Amino acid sequence: MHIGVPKEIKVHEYRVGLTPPSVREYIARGHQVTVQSGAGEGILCTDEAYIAAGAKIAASAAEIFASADMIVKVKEPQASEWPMLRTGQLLFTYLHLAPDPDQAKGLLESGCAAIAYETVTDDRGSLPLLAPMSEVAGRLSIEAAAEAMRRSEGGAGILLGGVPGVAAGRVTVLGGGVVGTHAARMAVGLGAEVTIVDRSIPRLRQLDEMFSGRIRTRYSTLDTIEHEVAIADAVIGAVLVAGASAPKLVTREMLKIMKPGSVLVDVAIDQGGCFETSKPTTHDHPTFVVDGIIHYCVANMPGAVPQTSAAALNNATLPYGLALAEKGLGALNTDTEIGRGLLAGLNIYDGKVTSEAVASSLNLDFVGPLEALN
Ligand SMILES: NC(=O)C1=CN([C@@H]2O[C@H](COP(=O)(O)OP(=O)(O)OC[C@H]3O[C@@H](n4cnc5c(N)ncnc54)[C@H](O)[C@@H]3O)[C@@H](O)[C@H]2O)C=CC1
Ligand SMILES: CC(=O)C(=O)O
Ligand SMILES: [Mg+2]
Repeated sequence: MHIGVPKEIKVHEYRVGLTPPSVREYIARGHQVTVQSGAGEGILCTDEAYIAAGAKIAASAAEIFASADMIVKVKEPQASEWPMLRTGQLLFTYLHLAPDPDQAKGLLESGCAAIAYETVTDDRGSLPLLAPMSEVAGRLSIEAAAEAMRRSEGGAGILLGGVPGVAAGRVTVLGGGVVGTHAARMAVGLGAEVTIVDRSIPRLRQLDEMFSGRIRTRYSTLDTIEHEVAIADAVIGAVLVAGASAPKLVTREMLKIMKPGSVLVDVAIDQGGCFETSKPTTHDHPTFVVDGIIHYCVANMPGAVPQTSAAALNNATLPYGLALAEKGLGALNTDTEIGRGLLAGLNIYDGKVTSEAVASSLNLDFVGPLEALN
């Protein structure tokens, strides 16, 4: 198969769909890979490094979209990329369609087969292609909170770890999945007081054991959220209902009971955000203030640390990408774990929405992936 890797064009997105070691794996299996010139700049990889791995270099994104059977990216296509996608072409990338009707329309009109990293599942029901970026974003979320909490940044002027004799900062993490766990690890490491709120009791049990009493766990109710948000210096929004828009757990009304200058980091912003007052921001202007509360809502947080993120993402996507390169849409089947995962990942096929969660969030008709493919 011919695989195309365009340069990412989202603001401050420095990751790349395939790193040179991944290109080498595709080439070793007899595939052809074309990479846009400069696509690896963000991870400090030259065109020569891609050529050494066996890739061809194309001058423009247009050449790549026109010739490749499968486009491997990181972020959702930007508006200028939708018209370059074509019927039958495979698109393998993050999409986050539930809160993004324009993106859904662009992809539906293109006729392409779009597989969203964030809805690919494994047989345990986890999200193996979202997990590595959730690990990165969870860890970054505490760095972002700590920075925003500085007085010089408009924050309340609290050091997360405190010092002997002075109370540490309080961090409330809403959602104790991958993002939440990695945020908690960083916050605990800095010496903060940490509470994790989740609606899954089995998950709260696991977290309680994992952190050996170093964090508090709370079951997610309106009462809990109100209480924990009111006493927090930083709140990390890390909930997910796979594929669907994030539930709005913190309302604008609740901002009134929060401490002035406290910080909300909405990692779930890519699924629409879990704070009512969130709106997506970029690494250029990551924060804004509503009612005295600082909001950080960057939708591609891992893009800021591309060397770590692109390597971690490629480790996870490689076996799925190779299966697609080998078998095309035949890789989507019920016979293997990868096949089942890719079926769950198919969001759009030939002008149809094939993810139930996406269809219901966008109020569009749903066609099951197997039915659509047959
Ligand atoms: N902004 C960014 O750059 C990035 C954003 N993300 C996003 O972060 C979010 C979280 O991702 P993961 O941690 O991987 O998901 P996950 O599925 O591992 O964890 C989500 C957790 O939220 C919990 N949850 C769901 N509804 C809840 C509720 N009402 N109250 C309390 N807990 C609730 C679930 O029980 C689960 O434990 C996703 O939207 C993901 O797309 C991930 C990576 C980068
Ligand atoms: C998960 C995602 O959207 C990102 O890493 O940018
Ligand atoms: Mg995102």
